[in-house]
Amino acid sequence: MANTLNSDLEGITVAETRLSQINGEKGELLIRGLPIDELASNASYEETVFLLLNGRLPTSEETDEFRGKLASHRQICDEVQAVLQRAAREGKPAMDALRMGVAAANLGVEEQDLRKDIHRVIAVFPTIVATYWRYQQGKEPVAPRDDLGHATNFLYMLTGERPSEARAAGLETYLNTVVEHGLNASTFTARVVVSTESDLISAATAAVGALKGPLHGGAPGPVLEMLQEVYETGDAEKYVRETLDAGERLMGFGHRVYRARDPRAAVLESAAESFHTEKGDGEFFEAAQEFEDVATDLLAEYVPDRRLETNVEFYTAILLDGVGIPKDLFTATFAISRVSGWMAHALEQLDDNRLIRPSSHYVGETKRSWTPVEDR
Ligand SMILES: CC(=O)SCCNC(=O)CCNC(=O)[C@H](O)C(C)(C)COP(=O)(O)OP(=O)(O)OC[C@H]1O[C@@H](n2cnc3c(N)ncnc32)[C@H](O)[C@@H]1OP(=O)(O)O
Ligand SMILES: O=C([O-])CC(=O)C(=O)O
Repeated sequence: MANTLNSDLEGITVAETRLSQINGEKGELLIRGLPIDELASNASYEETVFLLLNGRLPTSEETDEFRGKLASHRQICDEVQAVLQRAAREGKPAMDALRMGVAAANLGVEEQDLRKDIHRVIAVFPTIVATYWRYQQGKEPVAPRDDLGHATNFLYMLTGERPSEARAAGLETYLNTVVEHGLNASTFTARVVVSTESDLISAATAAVGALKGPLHGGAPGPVLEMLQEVYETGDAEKYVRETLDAGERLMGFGHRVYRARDPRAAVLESAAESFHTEKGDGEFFEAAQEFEDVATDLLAEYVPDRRLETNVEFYTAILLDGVGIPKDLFTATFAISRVSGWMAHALEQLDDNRLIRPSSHYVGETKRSWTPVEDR
């Protein structure tokens, strides 16, 4: 078989999936056949995850049962709390704390069935993030409540107060929007891990590490900083030109697959708009929309060979800021959603598993002989 070098795997198909379909040219995304805008604005997060895992929407009884199952796995043990407390004390970033917490999430758990940890893995993510955050703020953690939905409970654990319905709905829209996106870097990582017949906690831990980087899930914090800076100076063009002249990338723009505006941007833009209008800082939101126009025009001027449009992270920053998620938790909040996509892919991989093991092309020294240490 001819062997070509594809160091970034762009355009290489390595799996069949029934979970999501992306049309990069048209800018369309279907989750289990449902357009992302319909799903994101109508479903609860539990319904979305049920759909991902089972391929159909749940009945209301099934949603209640699924919500209960997730809620029953929310607790983390004292040892995990201690790790998170230490991570917060040492000023470790939220994604490092999440990685440590997830890695330890099977402490005290007896079952070892590869597929049984799925509810626990999904359920503990919000608890880990909120516990770390409380410690980081010098406060005691707030125990999860099993009578609240996934999104509401996360906001509750962050503040100790039940959030308004509007905030919970905004977060739910966000969680639904980013839950799954084909073979992105973190999902691919999870599939590689389970392809070795390792376990789901290991897959989730590795995927957290892959999501952390700014070329993937780490972009929305810098997007918010950029927008705040430009809001103060009022000069978007200057900011964008200076960034691009310095050879830097503009966060929240460009995508490996989309050659059109990311369809999730529209979903998050409209959810963010209602928040900012309600909060009375509609001006900030409008400035962000203007920034987007300036940025896409200038990206076309600077990088004419590649269509660089707004990606999901741009309005993520504005929506999460609106619903009151601290900037330092943006990427961890992404992980709280995406873990369900990772788990759905892990199960898909295990359904018809073969070890994922690509090749490398050796370009090093040719055969050498051992040199004794005194002759080197
Ligand atoms: C959930 C997510 O993961 S969405 C992505 C979140 N990340 C970001 O927003 C970070 C900014 N964006 C980027 O870095 C990129 O667009 C990526 C990583 C998302 C995708 O990049 P790739 O598919 O690898 O594109 P690639 O790196 O080949 O870029 C092609 C050209 O466009 C340029 N380019 C791509 N994105 C940007 C950007 N945001 N700003 C400026 N230039 C860009 C590159 O510099 C390159 O130009 P060159 O050939 O002159 O060097
Ligand atoms: O698909 C990708 O490469 C990145 C992305 O947008 C996502 O993971 O949501």
